[in-house]
Amino acid sequence: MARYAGRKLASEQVNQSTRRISIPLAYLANERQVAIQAVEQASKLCQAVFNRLVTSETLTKKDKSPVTIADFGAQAVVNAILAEHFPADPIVGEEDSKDLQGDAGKEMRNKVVDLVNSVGDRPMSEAEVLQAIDRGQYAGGATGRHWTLDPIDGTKGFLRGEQYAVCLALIVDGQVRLGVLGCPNLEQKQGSESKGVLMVAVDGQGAFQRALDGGAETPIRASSVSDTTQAAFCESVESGHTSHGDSERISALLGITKAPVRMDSQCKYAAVARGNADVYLRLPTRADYEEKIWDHAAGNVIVREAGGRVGDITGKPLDFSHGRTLAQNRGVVATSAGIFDQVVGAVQNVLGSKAV
Ligand SMILES: Nc1ncnc2c1ncn2[C@@H]1O[C@H](COP(=O)(O)O)[C@@H](OP(=O)(O)O)[C@H]1O
Ligand SMILES: [Mg+2]
Ligand SMILES: [Mg+2]
Ligand SMILES: [Mg+2]
Repeated sequence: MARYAGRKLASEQVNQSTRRISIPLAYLANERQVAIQAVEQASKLCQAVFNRLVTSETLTKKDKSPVTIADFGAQAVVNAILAEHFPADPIVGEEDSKDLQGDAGKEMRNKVVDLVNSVGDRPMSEAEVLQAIDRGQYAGGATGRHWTLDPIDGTKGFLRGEQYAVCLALIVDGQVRLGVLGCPNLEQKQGSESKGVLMVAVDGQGAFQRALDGGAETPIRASSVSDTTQAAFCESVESGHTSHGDSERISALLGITKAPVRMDSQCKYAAVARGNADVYLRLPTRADYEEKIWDHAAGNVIVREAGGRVGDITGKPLDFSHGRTLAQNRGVVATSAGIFDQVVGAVQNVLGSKAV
């Protein structure tokens, strides 16, 4: 039986004249492979930066330059790989090369170019690096296909040596169809010593994880909890990114007794997707903040394909068709499927008119 990533292919065609079986490529098979390769390389680059440049000195000086260099370098690496394989595809990336231009940007620019060339397979000139970064300027939208990239999500976590993720997704006609997360500091299994996880999902094909440095993919599932008093929830470490006070009131209403697990980045979607957490709450701290598509696209398809549900604080699905931000949504609620409506109900109850 023809199988792809553990699932039966929709059609296995038998050519009657030759009796040869030709197996059609699964939907987005090539994109899946290239996206994984790009995320692996960018994750390696980030780890190299952390090992070389994040020192107790940079940390005490609150010097953010290591993460800035890694942000630019990872975006250059991913965009160059996408450009090579899918030259017609536009990219919505978080970073742009503005701060690397001119005399003011020279020092940083040199560091980024050196870094990219120290990890990549193919040497890149300064101009190529800048050009690759700026392929990420696409405005996004509802038609056609485009990628969205967060070269390092959870920059604060990266600097603390905690969770961060390289996040890449493909959006087709406003729908997220493919997502890959590279999570260098995530435990391969909850409680295990080995770290570094890659998660991937394609629409309709399930969600999978494997070690970031290779090996076989295994399917992942969100939890089947139906009683919210048994649920565990996760949220951002940063109180500027989510309201910890509101989540405390919501979890009290749901009878949740376990303390929240706070972690940076889309590793929270990864935790829900493999059943380590049952709920991810991202509750607005400001009326005017629009969530960025690159902060949610990959996690969105991975949780959905793992059998979970994702919406905003009103339960409405996240709408990736409005450009670079989720302009039509506020906040995020991601849960295992059985408790989604109950959790959204509690969010509405606590946020009241703020949740409209
Ligand atoms: N006021 C705000 N509300 C929600 N998210 C915010 C925010 N200000 C910044 N962010 C986003 O929060 C992301 C990190 O999320 P988390 O807290 O879950 O780790 C940041 O991504 P980067 O780290 O890629 O810049 C940034 O885009
Ligand atoms: Mg981000
Ligand atoms: Mg980022
Ligand atoms: Mg940022």
